[in-house]
Amino acid sequence: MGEPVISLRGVGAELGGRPVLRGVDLTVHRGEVVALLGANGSGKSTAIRAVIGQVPVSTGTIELFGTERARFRSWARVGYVPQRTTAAGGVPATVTEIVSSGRLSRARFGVLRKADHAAVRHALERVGMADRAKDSVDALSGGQHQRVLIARALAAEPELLIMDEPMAGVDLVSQKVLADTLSAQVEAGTTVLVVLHELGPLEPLIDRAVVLRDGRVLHDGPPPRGAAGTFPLPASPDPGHPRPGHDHVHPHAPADVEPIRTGLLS
Ligand SMILES: Nc1ncnc2c1ncn2[C@@H]1O[C@H](COP(=O)(O)OP(=O)(O)OP(=O)(O)O)[C@@H](O)[C@H]1O
Repeated sequence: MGEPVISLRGVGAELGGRPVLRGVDLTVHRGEVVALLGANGSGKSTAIRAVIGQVPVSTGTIELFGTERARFRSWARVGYVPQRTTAAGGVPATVTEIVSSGRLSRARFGVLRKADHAAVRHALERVGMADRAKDSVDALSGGQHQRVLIARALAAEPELLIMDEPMAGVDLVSQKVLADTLSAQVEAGTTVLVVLHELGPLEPLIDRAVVLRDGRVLHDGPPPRGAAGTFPLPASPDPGHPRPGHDHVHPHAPADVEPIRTGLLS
């Protein structure tokens, strides 16, 4: 097994004065693909936002590539795909502009050069969006928008990809493109931590599943297999907290109902 790329030990976090993470231990080793599962509100997004420094930690430690997160500076090694949102205000931007913004962390003095433009083009090709390079992101479907967000993360050629529900609200064609893209990344050695509400088309890629419930790790081991996606766990005693891996309600808009606005530049 490779060295730890992400390491959380006893991590606690509070939001709005309420504990959301309650002592989370989670390690992702180099080359691993780990799915973070759990019911709505179990703390999945908060856990990965804590990893990338968007949520302060009240207890415990987080390390990235063996460095304490507060001292970690090599953000170009990390690609982050946030949970898609329709709420953020959009700034008109083209597909290329959005994907190029993901390359800035690699560009010397913030200036994109030939190799950077080539990396941006390559990332767009990988998600099948090269023909939309000049289009405004406001004109894209939900699934296409998600492909652009992933191209933006890939443009920096990260060693670690952290994704928050990349398949949510994404049409089947885009799901297939994303699964193939991710598969190629994993093949090339990229480490992946991905929040999912069901394994779906990514199932063959997942090495391990970590299931959260109420901000605690309920399961860390083999992913649930089979159509039902169930774990060998007792039924939830609390109907408000259904069993992990299913019974998960999602507020996301159905795929491709209307173009969504991007909040990437806001
Ligand atoms: N900014 C915030 N302020 C206060 N509470 C928050 C905030 N963000 C999240 N929470 C609360 O923290 C808990 C965990 O939220 P989180 O988004 O991490 O869950 P999740 O497992 O990712 O859920 P989902 O599957 O619905 O995306 C929820 O109860 C949520 O209401």
